[in-house]
Amino acid sequence: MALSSLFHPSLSSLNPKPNPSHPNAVTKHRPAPIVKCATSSTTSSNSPPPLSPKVRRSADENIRDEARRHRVASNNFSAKYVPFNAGFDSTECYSLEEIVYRSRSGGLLDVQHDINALKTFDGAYWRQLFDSRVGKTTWPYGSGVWSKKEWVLPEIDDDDIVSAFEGNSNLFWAERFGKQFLGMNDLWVKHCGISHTGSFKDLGMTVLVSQVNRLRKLKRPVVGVGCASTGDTSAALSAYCASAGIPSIVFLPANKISMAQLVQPIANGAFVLSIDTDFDGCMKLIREITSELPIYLANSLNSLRLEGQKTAAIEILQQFDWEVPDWVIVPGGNLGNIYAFYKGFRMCQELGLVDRIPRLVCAQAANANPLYLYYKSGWKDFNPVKANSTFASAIQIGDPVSIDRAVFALKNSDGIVEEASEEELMDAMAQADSTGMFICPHTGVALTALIKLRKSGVIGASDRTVVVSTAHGLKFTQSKIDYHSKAIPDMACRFANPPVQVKADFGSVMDVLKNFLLKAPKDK
Ligand SMILES: N[C@@H](CCOP(=O)(O)O)C(=O)O
Repeated sequence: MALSSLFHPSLSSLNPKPNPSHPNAVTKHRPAPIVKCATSSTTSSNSPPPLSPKVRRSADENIRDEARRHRVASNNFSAKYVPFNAGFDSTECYSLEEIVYRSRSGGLLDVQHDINALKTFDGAYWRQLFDSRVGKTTWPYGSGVWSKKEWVLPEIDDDDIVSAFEGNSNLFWAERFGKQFLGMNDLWVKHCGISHTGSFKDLGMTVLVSQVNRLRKLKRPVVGVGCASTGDTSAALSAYCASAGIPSIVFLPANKISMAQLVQPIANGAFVLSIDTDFDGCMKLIREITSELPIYLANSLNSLRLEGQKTAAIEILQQFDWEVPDWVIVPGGNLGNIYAFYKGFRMCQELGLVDRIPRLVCAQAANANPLYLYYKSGWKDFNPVKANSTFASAIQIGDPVSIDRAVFALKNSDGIVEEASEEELMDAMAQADSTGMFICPHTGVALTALIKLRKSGVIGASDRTVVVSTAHGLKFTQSKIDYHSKAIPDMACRFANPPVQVKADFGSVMDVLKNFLLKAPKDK
């Protein structure tokens, strides 16, 4: 059957690009005794599906059933683990159905897609396919991650997917912040925190937990899923596991995450360990534990996560009608996300959806800045640091797991690393909030990087710039309260806006209001 006949009529006009030399080629894994890199043995539903049902489904059918009914034959898209930076044809490779986090030499792994199979279709085809799925309730494409399923986890059965229709997050035009503080008119904030559990971690966790769901159905020895966390990863893990009925175990550094973040896994029924150490200590422990017990590791050391996270980059391009921004600024802690953005952009370039990629900036808190120090040394000397306490608590990490991935992403995108002091990040957060946002301190770190790069002229006034906001500001209300109460030692809190205490009588209220109105900015 011609591939084009498998597609929805609206897409069949876009003919697949013939690629005779690599007709959906899958390289076979050779060396024993590791594992076979075989593609999934299932009858997966990875062909682009019918986009939306024409008739309302019957009352006894849910959206999973409906997707099953519309299932069509499979394409040969596939992906596998290879050592980081080794390429799809690497002789060391592992099926995604294996439980493996590290290469034979102990290095990082990467999920590599069969790009030649994906190249069977041209950029216009992929753009139209992805655009056609936005904002629907069709299972699983209502998710901003699974709407790009062929590029994420092509072989998983739709039935195994655990999704909260994450992604499709707001790309906010930061008009007033851009104009008032930076003289910019093309500044955007990608609000990844406007998501199911309030952070970008949902994007990766839907992929990881879906794969675990599949492994458990295949009777693989996975009794639960565990992570170390500074708050957002644990929230996402526990929510997705709860939704699939899978036990989750989270290792949290005691007293180092916000209340809102702590209550998330508790409410979702995770087994929560509050450990008297920092994130790096928790990470070390979870790595040791997951090598002893049948607990699947959910940290981004596990490269599956990044497959979901990379879709935020694709989404940005999509939201700009496939025009490429000049700069994308990402806060960095464990450093998986900067690579995920790079990977998403690079795939779009490689598969012909766009012709270039943006320059990437990774922004770190000065109190937890190992990447920044490495960058400043001219990439000569990487040393983990002891991460000090920072309001940007989710990136309080001194020994980032994905350091090699981050360096690769930055070197290949003409990238830059910047840092933000506590005062700078808190001021930037308050300034952004005063223009109608409600951002997290990590986004304050990214905005500080932008402010510095604008001041030095590296980022131009008319450069289209996207700042990635990683979590919802409502998770970090205590830091905002401290700032606006001017209760932070050694910080001027220049943009604090504390409430005015006033007596409950008309005259007193009138007095403070008159005073306020005299000082209020007049209409332009
Ligand atoms: N900031 C993270 C720290 C864990 O990093 P990950 O890359 O493994 O998710 C968190 O929110 O826990």
